[in-house]
Formats: sequence, C-alpha cells, structure tokens
Amino acid sequence: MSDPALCLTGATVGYGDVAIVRDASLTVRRGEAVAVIGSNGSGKTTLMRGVLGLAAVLGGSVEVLGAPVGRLREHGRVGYVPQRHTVSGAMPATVREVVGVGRLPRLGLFGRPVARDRAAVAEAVDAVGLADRLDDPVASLSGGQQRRVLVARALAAEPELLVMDEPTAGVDAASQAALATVLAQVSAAGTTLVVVTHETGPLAGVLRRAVVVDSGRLTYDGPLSGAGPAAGPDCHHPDEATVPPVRGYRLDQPRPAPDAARVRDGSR
Ligand SMILES: Nc1ncnc2c1ncn2[C@@H]1O[C@H](COP(=O)(O)OP(=O)(O)OP(=O)(O)O)[C@@H](O)[C@H]1O
Repeated sequence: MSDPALCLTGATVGYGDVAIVRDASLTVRRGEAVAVIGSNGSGKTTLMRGVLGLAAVLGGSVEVLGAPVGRLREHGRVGYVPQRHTVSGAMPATVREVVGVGRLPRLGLFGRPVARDRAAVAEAVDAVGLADRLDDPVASLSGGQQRRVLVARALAAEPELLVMDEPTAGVDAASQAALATVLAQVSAAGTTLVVVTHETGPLAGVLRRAVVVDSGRLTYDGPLSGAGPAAGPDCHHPDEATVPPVRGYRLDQPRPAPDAARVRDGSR
C-alpha cells in the first residue's frame, strides 16, 4: 500500500502558541479529491497551512506524502495556490516567467530548464486558458487572470498533492468551468486534490468528498454530493477498509450535514 497523501492524527495547528485547529484526524488517500469547507474564520486556511509547514503543528502529527510535515525532500511534490493572492502588480515578469518559477523545484542538473520543463510550463498555461498571454507581463492581467496564473504555476511542477485555497474566488463562471475541467484532468492523472472553497458548485464534479471545519474542529467528513469517496485503508487503522476518520462516524455513514449549505454560502 502506498502512503496516504495526507495523514493527520490528533493534529493541533496554530500560530505561535495559539491553537486554531484542534485535534484534527484526517486521512486523504492518494488520488482523492477533497473539498474543505466551512464558514469564515473556521480554520480552513490554517489547516492547509499546517499541511504545508506554514503554520505550527502544536500537537499530534501531520504527515504529507509519507513524511512528517516539512521534511519532504522534493518540494515540487506539493503544489499550493494560496488564498486571495494575485501576482504582485509591480512585478515585471511575464506569465511564462511566473509559471516557470513553479517548475524550479523540478529542474534537473545545473538547474537549467530542458525541453520537458518548457513544455510543462506551456501546458500549464494552456490548461488555465492563458496560452495567448504567455509573454504578456502578469501586471497587465486582471485579478482573475492572475489567479489563473498562480494555478498554472502550481500545475507546472506536476505535483503529487495539489492544495488550493479558494481557487475559484474572483474568477468568472467560464474560467471556473475551465478550472474544473483542468482539475478533473489532473485528478484523473492521479494527483491528489485538496481544495478549500466556499463555492463547491463549480467543482462538484471533481471534488467527491467534503471535510467541514467548524470553529477549528473537523465536524463532517463524507460525500460532497451523494457520490461516496472510494473507501480504502486509513493511516490511523491501516488494516481496516472503512474506519472513523473523524470522531465517531464513518465515511460510508456520513454525519448528516444540515448546515452544509449554510457553510457553503458562509451565512453561519
Ligand atoms: N497568521 C496568523 N496569526 C494569528 N492568527 C491567525 C493567522 N492567520 C489566521 N489567524 C486566525 O485563525 C483563525 C482562522 O483563520 P483561517 O484563515 O484559518 O480561517 P478560514 O476558515 O480559512 O477563513 P476564510 O473562509 O475567511 O478564509 C482566525 O481567527 C484568524 O484570525
């Protein structure tokens, strides 16, 4: 059995010594596509930052692609599209150059890009529908287009695990649909997706499992929209096919989430 993409065991994550997410246990198997949802300030970004080594793990454990968080030797194996960021307006770089930065961890001998690297950059830009803007300065792109550049930057590394924080925020409907198509392809190719989102609609065909964060606790883990996740071994109970990933209920018997719709529109 390969290691899970993510294995959190009683993880408490925060900043300094302040705990924000508490006692989170979660297994994400390789190839899964998971939505992380919850109201503003519930701790979704903090949870992701804990996975990326950008927030402190104050208790429990967090393993990413089989290694304790922060110990991955090849950083290109995990891609990240951060929340809200656009590319700095003052940056004179072109789309190709910014996306090329995403490829840096994958460069081989002497750190020089070869044909495969150039192709990966071009494919990533094409995937987000910006092929005709490849040599334009990013500063000349709209905010939504710059978000798509950041998605391409993450894709260019061909990560095994792709973490995205609200990738559809501020992106128009056509671009959201295009992003869903890209993520479906990336997912079909075996990349594990973990996507923080307030709008599961555009990505509902891709993200099959939902994890809800409420006041720093994981309160739901189950199907996003009826289609259940593939049951498989869990890092906490590797001999069992189906186990309770979050206190007291099972993936095949998800806790009803009557507030999921409210969580989605952030009205809690
Ligand atoms: N760098 C930080 N230092 C200290 N506290 C922080 C930091 N970043 C976030 N927090 C706090 O952590 C809590 C959770 O924030 P987080 O950004 O994880 O929520 P979220 O669920 O992603 O919210 P949103 O949907 O608004 O993006 C908030 O109370 C926030 O003020």
